[in-house]
Amino acid sequence: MSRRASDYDESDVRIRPSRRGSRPRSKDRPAHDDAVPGLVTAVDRGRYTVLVAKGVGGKRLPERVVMAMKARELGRKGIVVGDNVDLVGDVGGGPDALARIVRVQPRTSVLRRTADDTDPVERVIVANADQLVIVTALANPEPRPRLIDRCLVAAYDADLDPLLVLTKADLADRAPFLQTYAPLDVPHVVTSSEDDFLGLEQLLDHLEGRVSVFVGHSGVGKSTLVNALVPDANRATGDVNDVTGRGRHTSTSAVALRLPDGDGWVIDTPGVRSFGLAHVDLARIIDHFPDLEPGTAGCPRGCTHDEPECALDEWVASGQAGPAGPSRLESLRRLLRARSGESD
Ligand SMILES: Nc1nc2c(ncn2[C@@H]2O[C@H](COP(=O)(O)OP(=O)(O)OP(=O)(O)O)[C@@H](O)[C@H]2O)c(=O)[nH]1
Ligand SMILES: [Zn+2]
Repeated sequence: MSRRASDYDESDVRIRPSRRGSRPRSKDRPAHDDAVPGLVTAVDRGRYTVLVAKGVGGKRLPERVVMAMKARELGRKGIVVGDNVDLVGDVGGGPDALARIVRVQPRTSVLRRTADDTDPVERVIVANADQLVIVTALANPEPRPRLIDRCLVAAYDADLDPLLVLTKADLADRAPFLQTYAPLDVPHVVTSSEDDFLGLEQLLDHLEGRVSVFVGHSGVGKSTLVNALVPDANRATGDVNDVTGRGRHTSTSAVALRLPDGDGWVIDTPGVRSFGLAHVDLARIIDHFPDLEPGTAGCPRGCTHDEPECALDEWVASGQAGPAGPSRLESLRRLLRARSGESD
C-alpha cells in the first residue's frame, strides 16, 4: 500500500483545508489529513468500490475506481452505496491497489429497510439518495397496489421524492392504474421497451442531476429499464432461472451507476423488492397528506387516524378536503394499514 512515485508529486492537490491543530487529536484516531474523498458505488463482502474524481489524490490522476476496505478504527460503522467517504493508503486505483476508508461523511438521507414490519433490526441500504423510483408493470406481472403504498411510505419516511414508473405500456391500458393513484399526486412516467422505448426521455428528465434509487418486484422490467438508461451497466435481464428458481441477481447489494449524459445517478437494488416498515414513525405519515392534515385538529389525542373516533371521516365527508378527499383518505388508511402490517 505504499505510494508509487509515479502517482504523486510534491504538488498533490489538497482538496480540504488541513484541520490540524483545530481539534485535539486523540491518540488512537489519526487525523488523516491526507485522506481523499470518494463515492461508494458498490459493496461486496467487505470490499468497497469507490469512485475518486480526477485530480484528487494527485493532480495527474484520472477519475478512477479504487477498491477499499474499512479501516479498523471505524469499528462496526456501516458503509453503504451512496456514502461519501475519505480514503487513505493506495488511492491510485491500480489493479492490486487497496485503500482504506477512514471516514464517512454525514448523510443527507438514508433509505432503510427492515426484513418485515416487526423486525427491530433495520439496515441502511442506500445513503444520500434524493428520489425513490418505484417500478411497476402495468401487466405481466399485475401491479401490486399494497407494495406500491409500502414503497411510498418508505420514500416519505426517508425524505426521498417518490416517482412511479409504469412499464410494459404495450401490454395494458394505463388509465385504470393512473386513476387509482391520481389522488396521491405522485409524479409518474409510463414506459414501454417497445416503440423506441416509449417514455425513456421523459424518465431521463426526472433523473437528471439526482440520485435515484430504483426498486421493483422481480419481472417488472427494472433491469431492462436500467440497461436502457445506462447502456454500459449490463444488468442481467430475463425471467427467473429455471434450474435454481431464483433470479439471476444473487446479490442483495445496491449498485450506483452514473447516467452517461448529465450528472444523475441510478442506484439499482437487486433483491430489494419491498420494505419492512417497522422503523417508520406512524405519526409522520399524516404529514405527507397536507390536504388532510388540517382535518386532524378534531381528532382525539393519540388518534391513529384509522379508528372510528377519527375526525377525518366527517371532515372529508363535509367536503373540506375537496372532491379528491375520499380517495385521499382511503390512500392514507392504506398506508397506515401497510405500516401496521394489516394489508399484506
Ligand atoms: N412487453 C414488454 N415486456 C417487457 C418490457 N420491459 C421488460 N419486458 C420483459 O419483461 C421481462 C422481465 O424484465 P427484466 O428487465 O428482466 O425485469 P426485472 O424487473 O429486472 O426482473 P428481475 O431481473 O427478476 O429482477 C423480460 O422478459 C423483458 O424482456 C416492456 O416494456 N414491454
Ligand atoms: Zn384521526
